[in-house]
Amino acid sequence: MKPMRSLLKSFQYAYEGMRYCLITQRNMRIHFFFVSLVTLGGIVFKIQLVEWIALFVTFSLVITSEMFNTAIEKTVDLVTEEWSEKAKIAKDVAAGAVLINAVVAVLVGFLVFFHRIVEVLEGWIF
Ligand SMILES: Nc1ncnc2c1ncn2[C@@H]1O[C@H](COP(=O)(O)OP(=O)(O)OP(=O)(O)O)[C@@H](O)[C@H]1O
Repeated sequence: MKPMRSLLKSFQYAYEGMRYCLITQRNMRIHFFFVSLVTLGGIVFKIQLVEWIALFVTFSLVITSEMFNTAIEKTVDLVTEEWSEKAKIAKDVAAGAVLINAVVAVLVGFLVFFHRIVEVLEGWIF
């Protein structure tokens, strides 16, 4: 295959992987909902460059860990669909990684937006 065509093919496979996760994984749709909401919040509150960077890094961590989680689930199911202690460990560890990133994302969102939301609320009340 020519290098350019092979590069385009690899983008197409990557797109198919992302599309698969978005269509089949409910958690991925929830992540994208919050990514959209937080992005809108960032625009409305005109957050600083460093805050955008923090948010984009956390978006990426949550979404990519969810994708790795899906890949691990599928790989485990390929090996066995029977109950197995090792299968359970592999899936639980992958799910744990997503949870850690999601909790950190909530903390980052809190640090970026909490004081701004409080300021708006104070403006309304007083
Ligand atoms: N073959 C197995 N052997 C033992 N436990 C398993 C097995 N498959 C799944 N489990 C257990 O069920 C949990 C959910 O696994 P499943 O493959 O159904 O993922 P899921 O419900 O699609 O998860 P997610 O919400 O992350 O997409 C795992 O974390 C694990 O504890």
